[in-house]
Amino acid sequence: MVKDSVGVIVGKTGTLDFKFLVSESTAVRRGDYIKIWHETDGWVLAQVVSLIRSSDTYSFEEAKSGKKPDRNEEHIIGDVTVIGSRNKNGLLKAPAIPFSPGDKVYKADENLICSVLGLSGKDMYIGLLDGTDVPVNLSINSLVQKHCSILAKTGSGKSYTASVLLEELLDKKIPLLIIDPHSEYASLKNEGSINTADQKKYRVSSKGYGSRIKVYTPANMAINPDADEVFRLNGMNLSVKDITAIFPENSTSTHTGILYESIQKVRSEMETYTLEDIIFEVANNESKARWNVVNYLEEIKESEILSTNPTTIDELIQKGKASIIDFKGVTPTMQGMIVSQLCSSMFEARKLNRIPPAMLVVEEAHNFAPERGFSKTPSSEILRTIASEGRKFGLGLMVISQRPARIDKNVLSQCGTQIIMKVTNPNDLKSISKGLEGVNSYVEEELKRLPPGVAMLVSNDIERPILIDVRIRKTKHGGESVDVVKGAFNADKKTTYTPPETSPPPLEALSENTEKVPNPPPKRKPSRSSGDNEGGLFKKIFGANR
Ligand SMILES: Nc1ncnc2c1ncn2[C@@H]1O[C@H](COP(=O)(O)OP(=O)(O)OP(=O)(O)O)[C@@H](O)[C@H]1O
Repeated sequence: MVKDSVGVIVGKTGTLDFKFLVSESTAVRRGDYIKIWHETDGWVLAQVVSLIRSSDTYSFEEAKSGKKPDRNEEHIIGDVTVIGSRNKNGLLKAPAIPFSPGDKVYKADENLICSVLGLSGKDMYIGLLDGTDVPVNLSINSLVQKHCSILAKTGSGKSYTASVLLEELLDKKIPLLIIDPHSEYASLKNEGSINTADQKKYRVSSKGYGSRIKVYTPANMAINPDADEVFRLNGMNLSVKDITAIFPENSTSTHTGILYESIQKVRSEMETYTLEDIIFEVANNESKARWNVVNYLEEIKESEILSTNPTTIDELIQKGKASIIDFKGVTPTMQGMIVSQLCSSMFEARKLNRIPPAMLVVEEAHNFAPERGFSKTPSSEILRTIASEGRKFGLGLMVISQRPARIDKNVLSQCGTQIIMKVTNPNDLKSISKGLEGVNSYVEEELKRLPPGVAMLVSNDIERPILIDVRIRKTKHGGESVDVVKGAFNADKKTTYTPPETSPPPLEALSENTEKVPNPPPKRKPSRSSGDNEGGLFKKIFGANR
């Protein structure tokens, strides 16, 4: 066998696959990229999909008698799938004539791998082609405009990989809005500690993004002391539509009618009014169902989410900055409502070019854009709209989920880049392979076995799914699992236990037949100075300025 070659083609060959006799046991591994010189196409890239080792001379009798096989009699056969070569127009093509038995097989070089697979992006370095030193870069334009998903079972490295992407987007000054249900992304502020071996392998140095990251809490600073600021929606001059958008499942036609009458009355008396003014007027309404409405409005008031000093979308979306909406202590109902309001405002503001092109990152996306039939949430529709229309307006979407089968297919199918880590649930595997071109049963098998830190990248820009060894983070990783034993031990050591403040319980649907008599109606407040009653939900909820 010729030096430097890793084997020789044997047996029947095709244009899309062949077998080769491996020169020595450690010459190639499953998944390695190889090249073969083809008589008409020049160097052709191929990949080893499986390896079989056997011995023709070692018999069952010899095995039973305990005799050791002669290693020199063994041979390893590699099964290869042909990827192809680029023609002079840059198009990928597979050979039209089969390879010849006896042709030599070589390890593929970086240039051939990059040009054939289409790894020519330069913007975002996300890791190494698995088993090689070849860096894998994605194009920011493609990622932001054509959206991206990160899917994996829990604990497989979703938030780690998402943070790698977010670091790259922050380096390129793309504004980020991160929906963070589990307080995992504040760690982007802090510099990580990378050991020398990893620094050398991945060619990255540690870094923290400090003041470029701002964490907002829709609860309050007592519940979430690590947040930088509270997040509030605009509570001034609300219309019926604004209020029913806050908790749509609680509004019946009778409730809407009472609200409509009351708001009309408040408006005729005051130029600027708050939720308290509406509550006062509803309490004076003659309908029996008024107490249900008062109760519902009181619950909105107690949640503290509405304010006369709201957080504006212009403040959240700024060049080079990431705003994290940390949902610690916020009920699922309230989370869905906030995501819905935020996404609508972001989309509207992008349409009007009021904010720069940006990326919306939604962790636990199956909760905010659930597949029909699983659950209902107010954010579903706007996320579907952003997925299908966001690219026209430079609004990118990154969806992250551990339950691909439970995400709205209309959202998932719009993601041009999919990063998938270990998935074992059969329904999730099925939904991934159904939704992606180029994902077959071989790929499904591969996904079940992916080691931590290795992801499959499927992208419009890359010819076929590839495995990447995700690079080390520049920042410190958050979201580590809680050490249960250590946690219990530490809890034992505490002499007193102060329960954390909890957020209000989810609103139960108000029945029109059940009379709930809440606190007495509030005292009427004096009229306030003149304000802007126009401008629709977007302007009202977020206001033009703080
Ligand atoms: N590319 C990587 N390099 C090094 N360590 C990694 C990598 N990816 C993940 N890990 C490690 O694996 C563990 C789980 O990762 P991560 O927290 O991202 O999982 P997850 O899928 O987001 O989990 P969950 O669903 O519970 O939030 C972490 O401790 C992290 O340090």
